[in-house]
This record gives sequence, C-alpha cells and structure tokens, in this order.
Amino acid sequence: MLGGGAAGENAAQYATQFSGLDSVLVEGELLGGECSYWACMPSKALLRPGEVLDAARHVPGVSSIVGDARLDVPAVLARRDAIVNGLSDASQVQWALGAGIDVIRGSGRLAGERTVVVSTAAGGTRTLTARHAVVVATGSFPAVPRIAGLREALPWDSRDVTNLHVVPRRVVVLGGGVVGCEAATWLSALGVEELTVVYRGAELLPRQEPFAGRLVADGLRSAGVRLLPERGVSEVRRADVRATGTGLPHGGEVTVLLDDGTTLLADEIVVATGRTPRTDDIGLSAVGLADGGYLDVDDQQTVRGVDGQWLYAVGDVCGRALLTHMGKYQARVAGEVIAARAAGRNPGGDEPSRLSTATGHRAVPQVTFTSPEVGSVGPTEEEARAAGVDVETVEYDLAALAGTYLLKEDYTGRAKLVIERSTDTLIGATFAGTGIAELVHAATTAVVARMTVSSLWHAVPSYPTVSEIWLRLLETLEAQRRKTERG
Ligand SMILES: Cc1cc2nc3c(=O)[nH]c(=O)nc-3n(C[C@H](O)[C@H](O)[C@H](O)COP(=O)(O)OP(=O)(O)OC[C@H]3O[C@@H](n4cnc5c(N)ncnc54)[C@H](O)[C@@H]3O)c2cc1C
Ligand SMILES: NC(=O)c1ccc[n+]([C@@H]2O[C@H](COP(=O)([O-])OP(=O)(O)OC[C@H]3O[C@@H](n4cnc5c(N)ncnc54)[C@H](O)[C@@H]3O)[C@@H](O)[C@H]2O)c1
Repeated sequence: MLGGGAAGENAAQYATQFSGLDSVLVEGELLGGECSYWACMPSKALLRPGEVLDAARHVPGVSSIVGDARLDVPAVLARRDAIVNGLSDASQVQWALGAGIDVIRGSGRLAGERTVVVSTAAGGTRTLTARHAVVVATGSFPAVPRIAGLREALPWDSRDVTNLHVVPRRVVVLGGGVVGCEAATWLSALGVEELTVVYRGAELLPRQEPFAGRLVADGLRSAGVRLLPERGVSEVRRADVRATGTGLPHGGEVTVLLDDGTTLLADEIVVATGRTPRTDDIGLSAVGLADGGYLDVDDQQTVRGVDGQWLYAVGDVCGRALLTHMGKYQARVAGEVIAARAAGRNPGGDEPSRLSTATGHRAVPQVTFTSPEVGSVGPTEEEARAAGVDVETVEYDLAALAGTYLLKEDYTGRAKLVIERSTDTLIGATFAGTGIAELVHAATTAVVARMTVSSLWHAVPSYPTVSEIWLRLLETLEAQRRKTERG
C-alpha cells in the first residue's frame, strides 16, 4: 500500500485479514493519514463543543443557566489535541503490526510493474516487489488557487485551521464548500470576532440541494459571520510573513482584495477551495500513466490504463468521493478483490456485487457538521435530472415535527426526497437541521436497497423522533400525487 491513511490501512487490513496475504504499508508521514490528525477527527472535536452550547441555549431551563457563556477555548483545544493523539501514530502502528501488516516509514514511488522504491525515513532506499498488487492510497492535499500574493502570504490551510493553537481575532475564509463552512462554524464558536467567508457561487455547499446552503448561510449570519457570495480574491498582501508552524499565525496583518473592489483586513486567511490528488511525484510515468491528476479506476478499484490488474487506487487519490467512509469502502472492496484474484478468481467478471464498488457509489452519504447540520445521500434533484433521470421530489419543513420541537424551540430545517419516477424508488435524500446526522444512514439503506415508496410506508418511525420526517414526506408526496391525479 502506497500511503497509510484511512484508505490504505483498510485495504491492507482486508487483504491480510481475509486472505492471509502479506501487506506492507508505506507511509511518509503519520499512519492514519489526514482524517485522524488534520481533517475529520480534529474538525469534529472543534465543532462538538459549539453544538452542545448551541443546543443548551435553545432549551428553556438550560438556556437561563448557560446565559451568554462562551466556550472554554483552552479546554476545547486540549480535547482536540487528545483526539489527534498529540499527532503521534504510535497506537496506529501498534494496531497495524498486531494485524500482521508491516509498516515502512518513508516516501514511496512506483518504479515499474508491482515495484515500489521507498526513500526511507532512515535515509536509505528499499525496493519492494509485490507478488500480487500495489494499492495507491496517497490521498490529497489542499488546492491553493493562483491568486497574486496568496501563496507568498502563507495562508492557513485545512491542517492549520483544524490544528489551530491561537484563535485569530479577524479571519477571512476563502471557499464556501464543506471545509469552509465547517471551519467558519468552529472559528465563530471559538470566538473569532470578525469572520468573513468569500466564495464563488450564489450558495454555500454548492454540491447540496440549494436549501441546505441557504439554511447554513442563515445559521452563520445569525452567529455574526459576514458572507460574501459570488466573489473571488484578486490579490493578497501580507506584512511580516513568517513560517511559524501549523496552526500559529503566519505573519502580520493580511489585506485581501476582492474582485468587486472590496478590501478586507484580517489576522489570518484560510484557504478552503478544494483538494489536489497526491499523484504528481509517485512515479506514475514509470508505469505508463501521466503524472498528476486523479487515478481513473473501475468498480474493482483497479487503475485503468495499466495491464495485468496489479495496480489499484483507493481513497481521495481516485477522486470518486473525497470522504473517509467512501475511501474505506473502496479499500475493503479492493482488499478482497486482490485476495480473490490471488486465489485465481475473477471478481471483475461474473462475481456478485460484494466485490464491486458500483452500488455504494450510487448512494454516497455525507454529513456536514455545520449549524444546522446537512446530511445527504445519492444525487440531488439537479444532479439526477442532469444525468437524464426522470424524478419526482417532495420537501417538508423539519420544524413541523414534535421530535424537532423537543430538540429546539426555534428549530429550522428542511428535508427532501428524490424519487425515480419509472421505478418509484428512492434515489436521493437531503436533510438540513439540528440532529439530522443519524437520519442519513436510514436513507442510505433505503437507496442501496432500492426501496419503493410503497414499501417505505411500512417502515414506521418512532414517536417523537426526528425520523418522523419520513412519514411526513410520504404523506406530502401522497397529497401531491392525488392533487396531480385530480388535475
Ligand atoms: C478539514 C477536513 C475535514 C474533513 N472531514 C471529513 C469528515 O468529517 N468525514 C469524512 O468522511 N471525510 C472528511 N474529510 C475528508 C477526509 O479527510 C478524506 O477523504 C480522507 O482523509 C482521505 O483518506 P485517504 O486515505 O484517501 O488519504 P489521506 O488521509 O490523505 O492519506 C494518504 C496518506 O498517504 C501518505 N502518502 C502520500 N504520498 C506518499 C508517498 N509517496 N509515500 C508514502 N506515503 C505517502 C500520506 O502521508 C498520508 O498519510 C475531511 C477533509 C478535510 C480537509
Ligand atoms: N464533513 C465532511 O464530510 C467533510 C468535511 C470537510 C471536507 N470534506 C471533504 O473534503 C473535500 C474538500 O472540501 P473543500 O471544502 O475544500 O472543497 P469543495 O470542493 O467542497 O469546496 C470548495 C469551495 O471553494 C470555492 N472556490 C474554489 N476556488 C475558489 C476561488 N478561487 N475563490 C473563491 N472560492 C473558490 C468553490 O466554489 C467551493 O465553494 C470535499 O470534497 C469534502 O467531501 C468532507
């Protein structure tokens, strides 16, 4: 495995555990990768305290006790540090060795068929030749747009903002996607006084149903965050630039010039404008592929364009869905496919769907931990229509439920289902509101199982839970259909 992030680890685990194949993880930094130390885990550690405080503020009997209290920032940062194990991967290495997986520390490059050359941390090189397969799981790093002065200003990226040690007074976040929205949520909760989010499109979270981005925008605005949509940055200037290290201010005041003529002053600028695959320097040209770009894979996660079915790619590097759980899913399948092929079977042929990632990619779930949360699975209405699918949709106000009223007196939220008309099956769902994260898996199950609307009627949600949204959506859909029938 070239890269020992969440995806590489899982591919090694599945190849080893289910087949007895020997696996080696080649890791250049920390075993566990981005998710454990600089992405999912620290970000969620920073978001959870704000969520708890917000919940308390909206329940009479608790709100009066909490009053205007702010978060205990040193305690929040200390818990974050504990959650990232103080940036030590000792426990991960122990896990790998215990699972029978070898770990080699160093930077690896493909050097030919089934061959990886590692520049080891100790200073030498090692050539590894795999008997069966090489899995590329090198992940991605933050993309920094070409903007005059931006790179020179040493902006914070996702590593800095998840591992911040100082809360700057004024921050500009560039990008209104998942990282930008989540980072704005925790920076605001941690007490950034002047927080501005600059983004290109009209809505935040542009890959979600538009109502989700609007509700997140309302949440951020009510927390005092300034949103500047449909704008870009034309130039960045910074005095006294200093490479102080991850999560510390990288210099003096930042001047951010926007393309509409606005000038913003900040103590830090956070770049959250997407990711770049780590493929520019891993020896792809040695196996006949172009350096750089996402690796194109089939549903067994085998890299296309390389003969012999020995090269696989999983996780962010294959660009199919840049999410930890999807990378791990691809890795589980790849690990088992490698084992099956080593045993002489051909899972790419008529093997049943367990050894294919096609089904899971029809139903990609994602939760964005903003306030309100946004959870979704499958395509949005726009994506489904763009793919040529004739769909029917239904929406409902999540605030009109007993379960949500109990959570928060002034609850706001919305839900939407996307139904394929020809089969009457659920293909997509989106929920935006407090406490919706755990609704997503029910929707994922229904989409994967291709549940029809008539069978969903028999899945009875418990009272009084947020899951009652399912019943309300079905009732509304039925009313819509009757109205259409009546003409
Ligand atoms: C701020 C933030 C928050 C996120 N939150 C979530 C979330 O809540 N939920 C979610 O599902 N996803 C989340 N993501 C996305 C998630 O972090 C990624 O999808 C996931 O980390 C990808 O895992 P990976 O194993 O493919 O890559 P990585 O985690 O990037 O691992 C790749 C590994 O390969 C190593 N490597 C690279 N090149 C070489 C080489 N040449 N030789 C040796 N080793 C090498 C790297 O050091 C690294 O350890 C978040 C991302 C960000 C930025
Ligand atoms: N909770 C989660 O599941 C979670 C959390 C964080 C990140 N992630 C994953 O990490 C990946 C990366 O997230 P991201 O937010 O960096 O990328 P993204 O692609 O989700 O969003 C990038 C945003 O930056 C904007 N942008 C791009 N270039 C710009 C420019 N020059 N000026 C202004 N705006 C610009 C885009 O319009 C978009 O709003 C995502 O694919 C996501 O799946 C997941």
